Amino acid sequence: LLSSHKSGPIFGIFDLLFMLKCIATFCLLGSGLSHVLTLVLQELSLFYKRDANGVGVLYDLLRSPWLQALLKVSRLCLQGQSSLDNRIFNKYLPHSAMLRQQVVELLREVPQSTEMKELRRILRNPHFKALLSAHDIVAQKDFEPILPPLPDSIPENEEAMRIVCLVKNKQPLGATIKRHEVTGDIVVARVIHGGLADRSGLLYAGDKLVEVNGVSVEGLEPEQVIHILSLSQGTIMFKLIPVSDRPVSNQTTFYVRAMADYWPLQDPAIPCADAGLPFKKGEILQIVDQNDILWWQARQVSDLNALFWNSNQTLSQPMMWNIAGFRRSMRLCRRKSRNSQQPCYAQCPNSCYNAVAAPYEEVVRYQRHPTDRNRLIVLVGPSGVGVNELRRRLIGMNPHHLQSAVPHSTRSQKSYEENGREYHYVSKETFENMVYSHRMLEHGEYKGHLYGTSIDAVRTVLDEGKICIVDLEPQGIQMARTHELKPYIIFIKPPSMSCMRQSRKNARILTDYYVNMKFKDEDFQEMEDSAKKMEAQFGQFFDQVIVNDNLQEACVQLLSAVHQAQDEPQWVPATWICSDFQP
Ligand SMILES: Nc1ncnc2c1ncn2[C@@H]1O[C@H](COP(=O)(O)OP(=O)(O)OP(=O)(O)O)[C@@H](O)[C@H]1O
Repeated sequence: LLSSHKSGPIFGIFDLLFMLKCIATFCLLGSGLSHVLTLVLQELSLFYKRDANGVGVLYDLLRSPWLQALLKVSRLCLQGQSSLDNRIFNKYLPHSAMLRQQVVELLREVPQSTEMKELRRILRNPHFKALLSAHDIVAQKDFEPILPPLPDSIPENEEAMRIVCLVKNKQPLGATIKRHEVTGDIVVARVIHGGLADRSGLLYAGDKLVEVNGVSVEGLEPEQVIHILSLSQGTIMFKLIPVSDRPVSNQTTFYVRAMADYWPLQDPAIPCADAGLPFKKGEILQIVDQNDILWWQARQVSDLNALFWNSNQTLSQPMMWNIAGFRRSMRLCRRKSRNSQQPCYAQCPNSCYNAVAAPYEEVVRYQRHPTDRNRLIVLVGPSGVGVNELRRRLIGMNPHHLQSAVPHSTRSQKSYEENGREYHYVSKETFENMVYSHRMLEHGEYKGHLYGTSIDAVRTVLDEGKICIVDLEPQGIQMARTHELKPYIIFIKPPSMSCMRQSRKNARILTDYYVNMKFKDEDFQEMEDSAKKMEAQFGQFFDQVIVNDNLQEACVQLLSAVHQAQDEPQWVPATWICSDFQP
């Protein structure tokens, strides 16, 4: 390339790019890098003198210390591959702790630059020391403790009897035992996924225990065997007869969202409460083993301990929503256009009621593709908490991108109103048809007129590429939870009573009947009670909870939640994405 330009043509940007590409290729190939660099520099210096356009830039670039350093590193790596492996690694690999000590001592004697100090600090860090020491143990294969030799009297048929030695550290063994219902033998009941026994790969559910640490278990109760195990320190030796049909585990793990709280210690049916996994509704669990029909093994997604829980857990009837607990005047204000006289689940028992009763729901990690429609944002909260205020403020922040859905109404249009702006004005018959064909997210009657938010209205906003923000009664959540809308549900929670007294000092309750009415303690109390009920019954559906104390702060949190919903991965029901799983 350089030769072709010697006669004078000017370097252009494509030449520069090409040149860089060549260098990058050489870097990858790793052959004679410094040599190439020197040649290129020599050639360029000729052009530089002639002040050819673009050459100066390239010349400076190739002379830049960072590029030189990069090439050196590349060269070192290549050399290292061939020689370091054999010479340095073999000599020092298993003795890194000693090497560290030597380096620390050397550093003491040299002048203390900032880098030296930093290096000394790192090398003297206890965690770093521990890391190197652990490394050396592994490299020297210096594992402790040394297992005792196997007894001489091992039966010839190896499968008939197996001796298993496990080294018990501070963690539990990770297996449960039981008495076989028919034979009365002590057998391994379960091997907890990821536990010590499971990792050993030597114990299986169904293995019959013959001896533990040389003590015969014949005639012993499981509790007595457990006692022997609890007393053992270090190595435990099991003599056992392996189960003939080992369970073939070809399961793939999957994730569920818990739809109810579970406390193993309060479950009389759990076979081993200590191994039970407590969880709260809304938490994501990874199911790691379903071999047992009744008891699955799971772990919390942020937790490494795998334990089990009852897959067949039947919940008592979900608490029916006590609508009488609401303050009607406030509700009529917020919901005057769609106050629901009759809760949604009373009208669609199949979809809503059952979903609320299910003990878990399979979920997958989902991130909206930038070209997909935005996810619907649903705000839920007790009346008076500030759902409307927050929605208004949120939309006000970016009205071109955020929008509410226009509700439908059967009331007559007023002179100053415009069809499709305040409401979509429809006949009662049309409205009822929409309800029966499940096209309403929620609806209700007020002063003889029907009001409701339709799925079509939401779709219109989403189709325009905007984010649709609606506020719903919690009973409406189930209706919105569809593959199409993929709602992200935000619960607006009241702060403590004392905080509300402070933050709502100058706020006014907005109702149809009273204007300028101040909040009273009983209003705050109702709000708090309502919020608790909502969380208890619907908390599992909330993707995020925002406490509305300081309005400004709540608004900022809400905006960030809205963006998270659209741009960050979230757990969503697997059924929303199931079409993606199909080939
Ligand atoms: N964090 C807050 N600090 C002070 N005042 C607030 C706060 N949040 C809301 N408010 C005020 O409380 C009153 C009720 O709020 P808003 O109307 O939004 O409640 P809502 O949850 O929509 O309930 P409703 O449906 O009964 O109106 C309004 O006057 C609002 O300005």
